Amino acid sequence: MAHHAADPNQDHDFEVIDLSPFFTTPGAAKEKEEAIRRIREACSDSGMFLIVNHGVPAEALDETLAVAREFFAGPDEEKLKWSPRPPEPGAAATMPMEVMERTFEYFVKTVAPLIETLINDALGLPPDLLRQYNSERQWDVMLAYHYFKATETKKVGSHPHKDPNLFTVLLQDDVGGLEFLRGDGEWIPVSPVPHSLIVNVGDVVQVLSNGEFKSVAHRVVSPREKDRYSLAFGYQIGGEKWVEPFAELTGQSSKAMNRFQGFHYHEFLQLLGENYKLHLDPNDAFAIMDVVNHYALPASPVNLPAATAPN
Ligand SMILES: O=C(O)CCC(=O)C(=O)O
Ligand SMILES: [Fe+2]
Repeated sequence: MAHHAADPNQDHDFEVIDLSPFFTTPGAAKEKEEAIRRIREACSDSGMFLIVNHGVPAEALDETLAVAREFFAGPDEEKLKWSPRPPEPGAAATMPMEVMERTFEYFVKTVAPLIETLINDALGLPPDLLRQYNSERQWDVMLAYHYFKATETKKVGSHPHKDPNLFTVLLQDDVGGLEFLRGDGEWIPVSPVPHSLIVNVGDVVQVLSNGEFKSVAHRVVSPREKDRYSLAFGYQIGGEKWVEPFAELTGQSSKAMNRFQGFHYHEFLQLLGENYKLHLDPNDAFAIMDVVNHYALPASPVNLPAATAPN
């Protein structure tokens, strides 16, 4: 098979995981085990990895980006209808087109449940624990982005941030520009890998795993040559959900090993929102925010200013 011809990791500073073994029935036990081992390594180091042969057909990904380009080239009134904010570099819009709905279906029904299972297994949790924990999901988010090309004097992109959810699945086009913070503190550009998807581990997984898996810091630095288009699918948990390290990972009886105190997910999102408002230009939705550290227990540093709204 073509995708087994070369080590997909050879030319990259990040893991590219071939998920085809998980779509073949049955067997491929060795390949599956190896993929899970590499996911564990990537999640423990930076919280980021790429996937290929992930179940979303290449044509669907191409079509999605084509529709996004077309949408953003259209009239502002049309964009405003779907935009939570006025069109601007990096502004988000959702698109109700059929293509987007089909892509969303692939993410919700195929990709995300598989990633959820793989993260579960990479953490060594009992089979299906994460899926059961996350059985009350109410909504997921899919955003399409258009980043104008940077100019000599104006940088374009998004500030470093971490995603608050379980994980995000990203589709970036062949322009590139995404960067992630590797475990050694280096910003690593994610060079485009055709028809791959990028998995960013979010804050919820970091807390559930008691810090074993990292919520990855990432940013977008748009190149000068071309506009960039991307699609982000955020896999959520229910707002009422209580988030704290899984007892299966910290010892059943005591919370002494917990590196994070528990919180309700909606509370966490609210804190995130308040901190955006407090520390940021309201037009700028991204900033260096490490809200999850607010919940870190004293053994780890707490470096987030308290989110008390000014009068
Ligand atoms: O455009 C991208 O590739 C990144 C978007 C992102 O980080 C996000 O939506 O959280
Ligand atoms: Fe993000």
